[in-house]
Amino acid sequence: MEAFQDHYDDAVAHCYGCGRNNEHGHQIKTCWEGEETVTRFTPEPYHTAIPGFVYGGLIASLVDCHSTGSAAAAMYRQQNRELGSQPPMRFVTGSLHVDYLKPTPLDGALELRGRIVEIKGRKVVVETDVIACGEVTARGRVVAVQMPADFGGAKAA
Ligand SMILES: CCCCCCCCCCCCCC(=O)SCCNC(=O)CCNC(=O)[C@H](O)C(C)(C)COP(=O)(O)OP(=O)(O)OC[C@H]1O[C@@H](n2cnc3c(N)ncnc32)[C@H](O)[C@@H]1OP(=O)(O)O
Repeated sequence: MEAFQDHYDDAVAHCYGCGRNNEHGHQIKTCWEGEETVTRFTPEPYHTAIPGFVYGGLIASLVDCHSTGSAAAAMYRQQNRELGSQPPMRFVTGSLHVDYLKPTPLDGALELRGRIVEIKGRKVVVETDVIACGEVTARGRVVAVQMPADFGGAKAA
């Protein structure tokens, strides 16, 4: 199944978390499953915090890019538009909050399941559960904002 990130233009496909053109990055892939957005990612042994447990910064990074991708997909869906149709809608992180509820075992794939809790103007709020070995170990809340054309002083491609 095609992921949201497969539709990112080459010009914005270098993100460390989600860019398919970043050979050093996580290259996450996110899809709809009904009303939820789902990313599955298997941490490597070097993604260790304390032996046996996943580094929290990795979890935050996964929540971040899972959520910005989910925000874009939600806005396309709300406007009844095909993913990747023009003009593109791209989202950046305005705010990233993660609650680490319990240690996340470094033992196979993590599943991130996101819910769109608000779409207002250029803003989409996404809440995400991080599930490891069948248990929710972290919960994220991201405010994603549609990227302005002059983002960072540069023209958005
Ligand atoms: C499917 C295909 C998709 C393609 C996607 C490709 C993407 C690839 C990229 C992947 C990237 C991967 C991820 C990365 O790593 S993205 C990199 C990390 N993020 C950044 O560098 C973003 C830097 N910040 C900015 O550029 C601006 O501050 C932004 C653009 C975020 C907002 O400044 P702007 O002047 O434009 O916005 P506004 O003031 O009109 O506010 C608009 C609404 O947003 C709300 N708000 C704003 N900030 C916050 C906040 N901190 N907390 C809570 N809410 C906040 C605000 O209250 C308002 O809502 P409301 O009050 O009306 O309700």
